[in-house]
Amino acid sequence: MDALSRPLTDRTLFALAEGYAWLPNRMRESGGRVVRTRLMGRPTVALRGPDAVRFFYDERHVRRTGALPEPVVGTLFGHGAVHTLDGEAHRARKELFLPLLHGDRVAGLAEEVARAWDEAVPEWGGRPEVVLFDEVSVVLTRGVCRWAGVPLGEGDGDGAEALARDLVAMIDGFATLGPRHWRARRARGRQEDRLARLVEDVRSGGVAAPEDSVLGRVCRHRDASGEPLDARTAAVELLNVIRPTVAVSWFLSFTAHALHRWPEIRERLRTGDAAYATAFTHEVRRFYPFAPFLGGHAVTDLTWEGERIPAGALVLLDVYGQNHDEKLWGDPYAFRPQRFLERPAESDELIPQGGGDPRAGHRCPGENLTIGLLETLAVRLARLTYAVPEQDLSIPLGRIPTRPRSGFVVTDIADVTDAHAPAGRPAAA
Ligand code: HEM
Repeated sequence: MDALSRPLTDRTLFALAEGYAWLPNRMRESGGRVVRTRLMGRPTVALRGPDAVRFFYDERHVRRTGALPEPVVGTLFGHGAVHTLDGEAHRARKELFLPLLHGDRVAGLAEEVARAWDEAVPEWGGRPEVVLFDEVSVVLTRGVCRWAGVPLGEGDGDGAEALARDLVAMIDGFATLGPRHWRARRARGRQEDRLARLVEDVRSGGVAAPEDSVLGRVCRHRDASGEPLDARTAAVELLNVIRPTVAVSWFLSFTAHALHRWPEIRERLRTGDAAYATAFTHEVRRFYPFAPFLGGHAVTDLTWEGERIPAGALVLLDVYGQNHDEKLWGDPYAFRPQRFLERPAESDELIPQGGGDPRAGHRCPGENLTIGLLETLAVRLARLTYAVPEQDLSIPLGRIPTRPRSGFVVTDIADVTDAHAPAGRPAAA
């Protein structure tokens, strides 16, 4: 009897409790690159390493339809989202997102977000304290909505704060069944209703959407069937651009954490050295925890490095573990942007946003946008002066998604440098 046939105890609750450390710990115990366990009532095999990435992203091996738990779909991605599709249906839907990979789109979003940041900073300076995570989520919401052609909606002021709260809630509540989860479902329901009405208004001619805006593209997109998306699914996919852009707030709170712990990095970053900003961005995405693992179902009986994986088993890719694998990174728990100046980020090694080719598989189509946004905002943050008062900056690994507990509180903010200096040109000190 092999390990998968034995009645292994279901580990779902352990996985939720141990969070990011769960798979890496099991991987260490198993002494290899495979973990066998049981999750959500299914035999489960977890893999890691660049070869495992190629194995996992081969649609002949692993498929996504029906594999994502409803509590994740109902909060984070939305029902009918691109994440849940396979084969032709996935390829046709992914077409909607692929233009986001291109440089001019990335530059356009980075410009809008930089503008929103530059508008916000003087106002932060007048406040006794600022919770960076919260403020950056509002900046990103304003920037991405302007860029995507999506109105901000109801709420105090321009509506950005209320929308940012909903978008953050959708991300914050996907891996728990407690109050955060129900907040996430309510937030999603509210925003899907609003955006589905917007899609209908655009289609009926009541609201104008620029031809090439994200809103315009989503409204016109046709699926593999040749039919336009129903308004609800269109709303889901609009949120699948706006929501993950706002998720960059997590990385920016990690950026603030890194600049605080290793102040010498701030000095280098604020010079605007473009290559260093990219290396720093890769290291933030590698080092700090965000996506713990990815999963799908085995399409058929499979073998991985001699290990049997029965058809229907859950196959997990250990994202956090791979980004901290000693064999790949040498000193994985050292925060060292320099490593990405010494060698390029290989696409199946560095996988905070999935692996493989975004055009062919499920890899995140927003990776270039994320990198562009982080480069822009990390340099701007490094050019601010502020004080970091006493607060809880611990990053609990048992909480998914995690971040510095305090949200990173800063006081006495001043923009003393030339924040508008382009990357590559040293800022005036
Ligand atoms: C904090 C930044 C981000 C992180 C950590 C992140 C992470 C991820 C991960 C782990 C996946 C799953 C890959 C897989 O299933 O194999 C994914 C998919 C996806 N991401 Fe991102 N992402 C981020 C930003 C973005 C942005 C800025 C966008 C778009 C504007 C975006 C749009 C998507 C979409 C549409 C998918 C589904 C792709 C598919 O199933 O084919 N993401 N992302």
